[in-house]
Amino acid sequence: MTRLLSYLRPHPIITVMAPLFKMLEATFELFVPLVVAQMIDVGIAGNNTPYLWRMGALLILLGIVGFSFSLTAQYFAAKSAVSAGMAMRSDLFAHIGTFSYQEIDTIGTSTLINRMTNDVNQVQNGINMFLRLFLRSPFVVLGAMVMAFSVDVRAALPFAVTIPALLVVVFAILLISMPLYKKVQRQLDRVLLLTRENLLGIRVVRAFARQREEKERFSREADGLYRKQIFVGKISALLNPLTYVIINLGIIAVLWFGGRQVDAGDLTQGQVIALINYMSQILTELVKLANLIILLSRALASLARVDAIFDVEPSMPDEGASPSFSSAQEGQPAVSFENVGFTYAGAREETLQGISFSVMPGETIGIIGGTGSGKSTLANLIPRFYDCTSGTIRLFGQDVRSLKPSAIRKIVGIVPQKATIFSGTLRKNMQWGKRDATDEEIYRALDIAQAREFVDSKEKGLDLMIQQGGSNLSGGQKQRLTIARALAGEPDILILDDSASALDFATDAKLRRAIKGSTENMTVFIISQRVSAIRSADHILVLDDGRPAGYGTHEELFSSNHVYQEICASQSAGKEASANA
Ligand SMILES: Nc1ncnc2c1ncn2[C@@H]1O[C@H](COP(=O)(O)OP(=O)(O)OP(=O)(O)O)[C@@H](O)[C@H]1O
Repeated sequence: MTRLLSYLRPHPIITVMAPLFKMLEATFELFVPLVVAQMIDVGIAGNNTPYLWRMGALLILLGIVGFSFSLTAQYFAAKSAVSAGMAMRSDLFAHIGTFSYQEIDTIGTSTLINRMTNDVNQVQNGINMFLRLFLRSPFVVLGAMVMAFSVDVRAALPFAVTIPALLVVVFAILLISMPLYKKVQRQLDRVLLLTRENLLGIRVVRAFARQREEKERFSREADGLYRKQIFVGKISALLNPLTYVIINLGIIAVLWFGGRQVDAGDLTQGQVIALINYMSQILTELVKLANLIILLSRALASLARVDAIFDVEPSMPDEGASPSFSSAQEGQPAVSFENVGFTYAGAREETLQGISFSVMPGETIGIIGGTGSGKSTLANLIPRFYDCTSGTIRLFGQDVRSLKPSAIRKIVGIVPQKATIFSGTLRKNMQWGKRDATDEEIYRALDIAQAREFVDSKEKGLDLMIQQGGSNLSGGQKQRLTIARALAGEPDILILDDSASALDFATDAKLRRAIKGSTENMTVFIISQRVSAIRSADHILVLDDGRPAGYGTHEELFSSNHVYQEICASQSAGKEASANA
């Protein structure tokens, strides 16, 4: 709540103006029944047409003024809500940007997207309706009661019974429906999660011809949402008939007692009509109030969920020193692992254990191992996407934990296994590596990454528009662009995490030769399952189920390391198989 107030504080005037104008509108509304009463008692009873015209004009004036106050209030409420929503969304986005992989793994991308979109929208709607109604509705209910009693205390006595009865019904329905609305919200979350997963994986769904199963899974969740919504809708729908029965009984009572007072000459017909109008106003406002409370309960639940994300402290704040290279000149390795171990949050076993090696600046190291042996995990420890849970990792002799993550990422270029490209021009994508990279620098990077030819074949060259997720590029083209993007930043350490898997053998070999030939002092990590990709590296680390199973050159390992020999054997057998096919 304190956080929400901090988002409303920068716009105090518009935030206060909204309820203020709504109160003014309500005040004008409260006078309408009195004007109508006068029209009946003076205008109609006295057959005074000019008076009726005057009062009619006054009614229209009250309507116009009330309407303009209402519009002004809605403008201010919307402006305040949208400004607060925008600020909250931007802050949340920036806060999520500070999370390490660990927090993102734990919370989940879908949940984060839901918080940023659906939940912030709910909070925004809640603020909007709250500013419009939180003063107005109670004010009209109380005001209408006071006005009714000021018309005639005895005739207004049915109000004293009707209003509490109405309140009991409205709040009983609220009490029953609010937890159900929370269930609806949770079910909606599930439907959104499923939708997102399916849309992102639509090609896989089709490739495995899983459309029918996925459709059924979605129908089940959507049906659950439908049933819950219908159930809570039925309960909420009781609100209108029940409140109308009570209010109509109230009106009958007013007519009954009022009629007798009219006969006795204690009350005028206009006053009875005014009382009935006040009764209707109270009903309308109580129903609005009930809807406001439902909306607010949803908005508060969303606010709590957004708050929970804000409360997550980044486990790796962007603090510390920037890597310094002075020590590198004294013969320090570019990267060294000293008995490194790593366990994912919530995992029972270590994914990496006892990893030690060191690479000098300008050297190339190949990391090979079977699926799930921990190669990507090892790669992710170098730029501090995660911190190792035991041992020490040093960059140019400095413990990575003492270095600022953002500064490390300036000297470490990583090409992840999954090639991710963003919508926008090709040039803009390349400038992710270096903000002010010139076309010449970009072309040099594209040359090394073996992507120049395909970029030149595109009519627009660097101005080629890349569609969302790089959908207008092939897998191999995306991979080469992601390599070029990392190279454009001229990193001191380049990590290629299985990033040539979609390239044919010849292009892969050309790429490695180009990297070796054009990046003299760059320390290169080549992570691959293919022996051909790493065999010419200065060092090769063999991983087996997260443990080091061998370290040396290709020749050393090939002659004495049985895990490496097995990998080589399985791959040459594969080649033979394909050659025989
Ligand atoms: N974010 C994560 N949270 C928990 N466990 C994970 C996470 N990422 C990977 N793992 C687990 O860590 C182990 C090593 O995974 P990793 O991706 O490092 O292997 P890899 O050698 O790169 O595999 P591949 O060659 O298939 O890409 C696997 O058992 C995997 O299930």
